[in-house]
Amino acid sequence: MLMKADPTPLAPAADEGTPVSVKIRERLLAARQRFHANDNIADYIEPGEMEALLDEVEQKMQGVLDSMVIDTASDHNTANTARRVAKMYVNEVFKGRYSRGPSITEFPNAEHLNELMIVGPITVRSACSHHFCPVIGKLWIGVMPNEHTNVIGLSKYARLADWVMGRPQIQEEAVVQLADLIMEKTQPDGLALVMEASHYCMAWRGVKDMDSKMINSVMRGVFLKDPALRREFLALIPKRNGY
Ligand SMILES: Nc1nc2c(ncn2[C@@H]2O[C@H](COP(=O)(O)OP(=O)(O)OP(=O)(O)O)[C@@H](O)[C@H]2O)c(=O)[nH]1
Repeated sequence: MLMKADPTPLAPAADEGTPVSVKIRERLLAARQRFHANDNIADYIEPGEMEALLDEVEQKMQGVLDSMVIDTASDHNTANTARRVAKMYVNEVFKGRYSRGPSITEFPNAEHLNELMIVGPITVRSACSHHFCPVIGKLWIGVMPNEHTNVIGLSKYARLADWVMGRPQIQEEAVVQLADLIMEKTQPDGLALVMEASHYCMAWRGVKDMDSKMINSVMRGVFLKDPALRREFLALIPKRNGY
């Protein structure tokens, strides 16, 4: 009786064993795309790779704990810390690096509105690129709509802010990135942003100053050209409170 031969085993894929972070990095380099801490790299991640990335970060984080001489094998509190920290970075606090931006519903500006609109305070949560310590603060956004362009739903400003702040940032660059994004999405006649935040790298560690905050602003379009409009926006922002 003729026996059917075993099928030839498939040759291992050329990139088998290559860490997923290396594959993503190679794509970014081939596309000459920047991948600084506050850049979004979602376009270079293929379906299914986020799970592998999470596993890789967990493994490396376990190495950090080992090097810190923490006995994660018998310490019940740190047994799963490597996994928890990996999930926190990749799926939560730095999700804005790995996920695509929020979808933005646009509504026709039927009444051709072109009056100042302010939204805030929006709570922003980020982490500094230098120490990965939390940056927690408030953000106010002033928009001078263009009577001919569409308007976006109010909640979308907070969603866009969450996406940009969900990356290791420095505050000056974070507000500029957010301003560029809102300008691109809504094309208003003017845009004003003010952000005030506590930097825990200054409070929890380092200089250990609990009270100082960083405040910065970005003005675009008519807010740059019209000092009266700029004053109106700043006067309408409610007095900032501690948080
Ligand atoms: N400009 C700016 N600086 C920031 C921001 N977040 C944190 N920093 C600062 O970045 C600096 C990093 O400084 P380094 O001197 O390299 O780090 P370090 O030796 O740990 O500094 P110390 O915090 O002074 O202990 C610190 O002065 C932080 O306060 C930010 O959003 N913008």
